[in-house]
Amino acid sequence: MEVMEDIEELAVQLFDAGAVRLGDIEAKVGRRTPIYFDLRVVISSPKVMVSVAQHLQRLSSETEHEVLCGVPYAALPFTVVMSVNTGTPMIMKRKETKLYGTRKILEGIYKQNDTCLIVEDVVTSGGSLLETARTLRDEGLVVKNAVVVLDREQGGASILKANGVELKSIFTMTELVKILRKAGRISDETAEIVSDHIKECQFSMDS
Ligand SMILES: O=C(O)c1cc(=O)[nH]c(=O)n1[C@@H]1O[C@H](COP(=O)(O)O)[C@@H](O)[C@H]1O
Repeated sequence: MEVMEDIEELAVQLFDAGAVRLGDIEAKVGRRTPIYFDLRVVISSPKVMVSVAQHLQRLSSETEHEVLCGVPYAALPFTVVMSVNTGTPMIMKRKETKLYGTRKILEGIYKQNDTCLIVEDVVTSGGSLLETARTLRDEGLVVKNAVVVLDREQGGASILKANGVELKSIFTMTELVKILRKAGRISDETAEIVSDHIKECQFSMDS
């Protein structure tokens, strides 16, 4: 396995791989953002994929867990690499329950009360991650921790904490923007626009 890139190198690699989109971009459920972190493109850059997975593994090694579950779909490739690298079994949540055959919502083998670590690409409100946590808990798994590539710092981490999920991230949006600015990948103006957006667009338990 290759040596783990440091955080700054990883941020620049992700930018250069096309994972950071700037402009007036439509995000989940119609909300708009001046910066969109698209980790789906990373499957086209295997070296970057390995680095992201290694950083997620570093965070995951701080938690006790028997299985991994990636939030569908963007986090699944990272979860597979982490599972193979660490020898930790993985389970997969379906977006919809199968209407034939096993009718399962979770694929893979697990036991009741197994502790499951959730892997996610980006947390904004925490909604997608929480939906996965609820399904896993409904199926008898214990969920206490999650690892994510980017915490956009829009309230998701607090909402997750209030729901019993501790979030660990490779980057916060503040850190990512600072690194990209220092590396000359984004302008001071863009950094300011992003910072204002994050402050203005916050989610809470009632939103
Ligand atoms: O829609 C987003 O907020 C979003 C922003 C971003 O920079 N990158 C990104 O991938 N997203 C999407 O938003 C999801 C997380 O939003 P929450 O469910 O609100 O936490 C991710 O799983 C993505 O589908």
